[in-house]
Amino acid sequence: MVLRKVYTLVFVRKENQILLGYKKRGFGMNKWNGFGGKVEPNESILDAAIRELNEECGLTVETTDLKNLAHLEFTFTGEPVMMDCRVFSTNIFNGTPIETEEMLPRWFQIDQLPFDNMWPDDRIWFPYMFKNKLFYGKFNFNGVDTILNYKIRELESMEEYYNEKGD
Ligand SMILES: Nc1[nH]c(=O)nc2c1ncn2[C@H]1C[C@H](O)[C@@H](COP(=O)(O)OP(=O)(O)OP(=O)(O)O)O1
Repeated sequence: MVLRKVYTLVFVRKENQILLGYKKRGFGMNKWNGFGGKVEPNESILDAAIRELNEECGLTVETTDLKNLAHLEFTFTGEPVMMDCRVFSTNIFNGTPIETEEMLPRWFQIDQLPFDNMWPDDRIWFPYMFKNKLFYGKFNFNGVDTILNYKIRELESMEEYYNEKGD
């Protein structure tokens, strides 16, 4: 039996830039990524997305401004847990990104991303995000640096996808 844990991942966009945070501790340490984390019991996924963004870089966003653009599943050899990751983006936000205990935020030009210091799957699915596609991706890892296999497919609608999935 695989245990599923739900995570959020939020990307803030500004013109041709994207905000990433350098993870200073914990899972994904020393990698640049969007902002997010575990959905707490009794918390909605959208509430978790805005809470994690605020905790990790100080920005405030409204749930209605978050666009759900992808559903990603990550599994790791020998680990009975599947990370079920809901990806969102927005270009409407309040505040200025600040460094926190967990993340060091920085704006990047979208054609100058630090892929060598990011999760290896990001190279594969970021292009879908930048083309404004909706998509599903599944990545099987060995450790945190090697993708054993993956699949990715475009979706017509996230709502339809979750309805069919029964979520
Ligand atoms: N392969 C991968 N590619 C990617 O782009 N993002 C990934 C990823 N695997 C995990 N993530 C994201 C999902 C989530 O936003 C974050 C992991 O969340 P964390 O472990 O930081 O959760 P929490 O902040 O709840 O943790 P703690 O409070 O430290 O327990 O990394």
